[in-house]
Amino acid sequence: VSRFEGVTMAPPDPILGVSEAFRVDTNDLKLNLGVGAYRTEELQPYVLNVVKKAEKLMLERGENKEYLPIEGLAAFNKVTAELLFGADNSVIQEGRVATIQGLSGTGSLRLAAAFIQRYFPDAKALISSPTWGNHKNIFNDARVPWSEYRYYDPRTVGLDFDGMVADIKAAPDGSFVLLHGCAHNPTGIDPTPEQWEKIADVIQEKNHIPFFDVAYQGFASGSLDADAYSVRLFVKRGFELLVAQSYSKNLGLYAERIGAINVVCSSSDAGTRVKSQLKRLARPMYSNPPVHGARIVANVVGDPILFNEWKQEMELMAGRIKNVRQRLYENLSQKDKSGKDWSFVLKQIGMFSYTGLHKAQSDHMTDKWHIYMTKDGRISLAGLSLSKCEYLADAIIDSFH
Ligand SMILES: Cc1ncc(COP(=O)(O)O)c(CN[C@](O)(C(=O)O)[C@@H](O)C(=O)O)c1O
Repeated sequence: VSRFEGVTMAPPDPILGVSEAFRVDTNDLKLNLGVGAYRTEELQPYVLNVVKKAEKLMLERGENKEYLPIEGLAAFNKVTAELLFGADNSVIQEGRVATIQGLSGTGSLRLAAAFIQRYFPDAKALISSPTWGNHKNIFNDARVPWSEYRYYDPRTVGLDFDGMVADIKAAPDGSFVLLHGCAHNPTGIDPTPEQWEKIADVIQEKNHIPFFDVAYQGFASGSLDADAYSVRLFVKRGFELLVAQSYSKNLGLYAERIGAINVVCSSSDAGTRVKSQLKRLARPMYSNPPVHGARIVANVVGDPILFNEWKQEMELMAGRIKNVRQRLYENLSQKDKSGKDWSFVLKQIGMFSYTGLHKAQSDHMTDKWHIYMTKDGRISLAGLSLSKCEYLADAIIDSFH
């Protein structure tokens, strides 16, 4: 008898499954506003110029393919922590950050979750409602129990700040609070600096541990430093914390799977021990990470000319998305006669717009207009061009009838 006969069919992934459905659609009006992947105005994937230049340098150098150490490429680990915290930050100077190169943001989150499960088996993770869909999968598979804190307020299409603070306060002491460093996915709504201070207060009061997910540094506002504000605020306040990083969006290295997990500890000695245990978890998981993406990041950040060009390209990408936001807002507010306030489209930041559309509406957008988006009403503006904004606005308005 077949041993695998009993294996049932898994449902498509709520986000990546949308791209699969888009691919098989033959209608040339189709628009993929699902996965958070940047496209140019011509709706083509974009390989940054600095990436091409770095790869040319690497090819000329003729580097080998030897295994990396379990913790990854040392040059990458150095620059990734400096980018995140600032090279002059005391946690860097005092050697209090344990950095491990991860398999992009997802792999870094998963390694951190495995560490939490092993060393804090009674702790819970607190995740925002809504949050990036894969956060729940990662904690479930790492066997870390989680609960949600209120985040999105459909009435104001803004942050339910009081609900967020109340839920973080109500959670058991010592919980791991998963926070989006910038460009909250899927809402695009970030706390203000004052609100971050109060969030830090309640986390400190409860002895919770901040766990930042930073998948869009430099990509949300165009500035690496501005997008690291929340992380650097918490570091300045003296927290021990975890930060997962990704270079999928800001350097366009999606398929290279390059990211990192950083653990800020109270002493460099603790950092050394934490790093050793993260390595021990990584070895049986994937043994050691891929070298190519790590070398690209190290080469781009390590060369002042390439680094500056990268910053310009990030501003360009963030700028294009801001232009698309503005155009979509204009089309919606001009065309929609219902008097609905669409200004939330302008207030949200990052690559997503959380439209508040219901599942039936997003299904309608797909069935009638061949527009692909996630069922929670999120649209990736990175997949939208200025010339397609009117079409999208027509489809959104039509979905209310
Ligand atoms: C908040 C957040 N954290 C981590 C990741 C992981 O990204 P990676 O593993 O490539 O570093 C994403 C990407 N999320 C998506 O952009 C998205 O929400 O569409 C998409 O890449 C995905 O994997 O779902 C994210 O939005």
